[in-house]
Amino acid sequence: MKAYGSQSMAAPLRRVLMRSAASAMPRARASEWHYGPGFEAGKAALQHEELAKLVAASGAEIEWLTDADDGLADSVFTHDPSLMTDHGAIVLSMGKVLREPEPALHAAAYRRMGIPVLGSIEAPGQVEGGDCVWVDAKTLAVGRGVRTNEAGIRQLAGLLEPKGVSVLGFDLPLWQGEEACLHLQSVISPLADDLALVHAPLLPAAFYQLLRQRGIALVHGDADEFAASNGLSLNVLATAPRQVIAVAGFPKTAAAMRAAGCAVQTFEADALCIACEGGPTCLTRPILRQ
Ligand SMILES: NC(=O)NCCC[C@H](N)C(=O)O
Repeated sequence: MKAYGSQSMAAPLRRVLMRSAASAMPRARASEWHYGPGFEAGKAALQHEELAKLVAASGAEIEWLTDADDGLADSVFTHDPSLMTDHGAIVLSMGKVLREPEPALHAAAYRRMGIPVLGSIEAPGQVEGGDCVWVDAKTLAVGRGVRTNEAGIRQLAGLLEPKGVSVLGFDLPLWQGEEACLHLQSVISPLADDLALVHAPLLPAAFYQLLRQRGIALVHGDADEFAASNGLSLNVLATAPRQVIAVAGFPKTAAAMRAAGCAVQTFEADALCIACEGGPTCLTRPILRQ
């Protein structure tokens, strides 16, 4: 079997990079990391264990980033410091200053696993994985916002266009301000190649039109649940087409996905996801989807 490669966000997840909250978050101070009052390190660690069980039960093999005591609390969100392609990994460059050491951890993990690195985004370029959405294997949509800038998008295009991938940048709104985390993936979660969960009011209009042109059916997440969850009702992980892991507590959004033919599993994540602004997609960096 191939050991790496992914240019889809819903093909069956075979191998994934994760980092436990038990190793990353034990001493994190909420005020330093922009976490909400619901953050509690011990509870976040247990909730992360529950997510890891669901991911493993889906059939994916989990690779652990590191268990070093490095105080990098946000490194649990392994989706963001690197991007996987069919041609190797791209090591990214973080927009959040406290996360700047994380891409080096990913580069080291790829070296250890023998996975080639196609290239790196260099300062002043910034790209976070949460801003990158594979619309199909030849189209990468990238949100331009507080975490990802134009210089980074140009560098990404320079790496991917020779491989036949169009890289399309879309402006994101500011929403809750520069300190908060709004990625393109905060407002869309692909559920299958032809289906995506969206919060349409915050989608870049041209991106919405692209999804419609490509014939991607849209499931609209419940707006009140989006507001109540700080957007986390929308960040769901497809472990295979229409097989989804979501944060518990948002029954209307889950029902909308089920009505569209999805099987939805949930886990409690108030201390891990809602407090720390990242959901199950953000907590996983797919290494192999096929
Ligand atoms: N892809 C994602 O949406 N990642 C969430 C990252 C949350 C983390 N606390 C951050 O601010 O970067």
